[in-house]
Amino acid sequence: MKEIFSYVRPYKWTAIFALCLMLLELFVELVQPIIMAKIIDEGVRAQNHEMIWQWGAVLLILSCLAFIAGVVNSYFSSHTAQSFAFDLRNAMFEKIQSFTLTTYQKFSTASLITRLTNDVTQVQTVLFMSLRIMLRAPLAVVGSIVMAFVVNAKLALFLVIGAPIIFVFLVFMVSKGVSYFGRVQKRVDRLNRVLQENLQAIRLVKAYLRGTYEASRFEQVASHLKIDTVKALRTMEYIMPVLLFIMNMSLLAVLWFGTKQIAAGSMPLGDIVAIVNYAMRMTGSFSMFAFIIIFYARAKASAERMAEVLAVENEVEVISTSEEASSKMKFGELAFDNVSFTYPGAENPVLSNVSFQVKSGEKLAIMGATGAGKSTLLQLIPRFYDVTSGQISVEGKDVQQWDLQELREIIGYVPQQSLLFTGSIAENIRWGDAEAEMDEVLKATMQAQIHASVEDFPNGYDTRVGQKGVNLSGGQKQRLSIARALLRKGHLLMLDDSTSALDVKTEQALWEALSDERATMLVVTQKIRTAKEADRILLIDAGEVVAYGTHDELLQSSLLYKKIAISQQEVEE
Ligand SMILES: Nc1ncnc2c1ncn2[C@@H]1O[C@H](COP(=O)(O)OP(=O)(O)OP(=O)(O)O)[C@@H](O)[C@H]1O
Repeated sequence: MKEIFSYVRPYKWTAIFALCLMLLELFVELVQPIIMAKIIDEGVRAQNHEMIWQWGAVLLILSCLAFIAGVVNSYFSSHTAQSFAFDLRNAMFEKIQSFTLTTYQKFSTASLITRLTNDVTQVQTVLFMSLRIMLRAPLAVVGSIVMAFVVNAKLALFLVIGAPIIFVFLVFMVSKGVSYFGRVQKRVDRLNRVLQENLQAIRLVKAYLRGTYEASRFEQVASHLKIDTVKALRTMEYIMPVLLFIMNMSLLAVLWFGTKQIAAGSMPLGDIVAIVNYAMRMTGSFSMFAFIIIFYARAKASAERMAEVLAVENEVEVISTSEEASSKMKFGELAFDNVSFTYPGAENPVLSNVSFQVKSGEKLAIMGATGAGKSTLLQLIPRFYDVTSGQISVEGKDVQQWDLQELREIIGYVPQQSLLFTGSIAENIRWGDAEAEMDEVLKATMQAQIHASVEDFPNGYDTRVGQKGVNLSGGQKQRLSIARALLRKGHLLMLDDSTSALDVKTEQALWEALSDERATMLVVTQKIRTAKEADRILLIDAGEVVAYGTHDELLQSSLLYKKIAISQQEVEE
């Protein structure tokens, strides 16, 4: 909670100002009963009309002051709470951008979304309440007790007896609430996950007629959320009755003792009115406090979840040794030397002792059955993951010695799943190079064989891409992703099965257009037709290199390659 609240620091003056206004409100609230007692004893009972008018006017002015202070306090409290939430969200978002893929796997996407939305809101609400009413509640309790002593010490004693019991009880309830609400937030995570999965796969849900099943899955997680929330709130609901019971007992004692004293003529009526007034205020403040405690318990659980995100130390070290000039710097050259890799937490290696070299400007095709480790191999190059053993060198330098940003800048990567972002087509392509001129964009789209399709769209390059590119075909998305990577003008171009949705003619035209690319190319493919065009082919099976060479060499040396070639009717049996 402490480190999360450190985000309030930049707004400490507005927060302090809001607190001062709150104190002014509280002061007015506390002197009111004394003035009332005075009016009753010296004005009403003594039939002194002038006195009633005078003190009545004082009461009115004080009430107006308290009203204005309340309005201004609200303004500053909400400004502080909103700015705090804004900064906190940005800090978390920035942190998440620096996560390694391993860290992403530890948090689920849905959980990160909940932490950035719902969790921030919980803490923001409590901050607002703190500045507006939360601190006021305990101060009002203490203030009421002090003022009660000022008015009549004997009667005030009855009010004091209950206070410590209530305090201990409240502390106990908060600690209980934090653990309950921690569980509730986890349930919100799960609800978000189910919702997210469902919305992402809505076409599949419809095609497989899984709507009813999905609805029951959602109902299940929603009911878990309901049950746990109810449990948490029910526990908190014990607070009010216990509190009211203790306070009402005190009040009864005040009335019993007070009326006896008044009857005996040893106490003015105004005193008992004021003390009852303070007792009511204490009860009100305590119940307000109890109400806020529910929010506080929830916010504390949320704050802990946010602190987890902010505390992540990323595992990929960014070692920059730019002074150590790489002597054998060769444009786009790549070498794997005995590389093995096991996913964090997994038992078996996905890649074992992989070695190969690709010279500057060469094209390497990577083939292998699904799950063989092709995508993983590509992802090790920009250090999405670090090798378990062995070494990967880019342009003669170990990737772990590269400055991470510089390394990624020279790589154009087209992932297996084409992802586009909401925005125009041109904006999406400019992800490759934000500064690129329009003629460079056009060159990339022409090479990627997507220019003509874009021209056919109603707004050409300004056409908006829907969320995740829903208004584009699979092949169009793939080609836009390729154009994006080409615009990067990297030294290394990695295409992960990125032409699977293209027809034969378009694919051929694409490879032709790419044939004079200066960059070294790594092309993951299932098609012998594509692999044949490459300078060399790397065939992997269950994470191991089983063949490496040209198409003709592999036909001679690898039975597996030959079998694939025959199955694709690329060679005669
Ligand atoms: N993030 C991950 N965590 C743990 N294991 C993973 C992860 N990603 C992939 N794997 C495992 O690594 C193996 C290789 O996966 P990879 O995606 O590299 O294969 P691939 O050859 O590209 O397959 P495909 O052609 O189907 O895309 C698979 O067995 C897969 O289950």
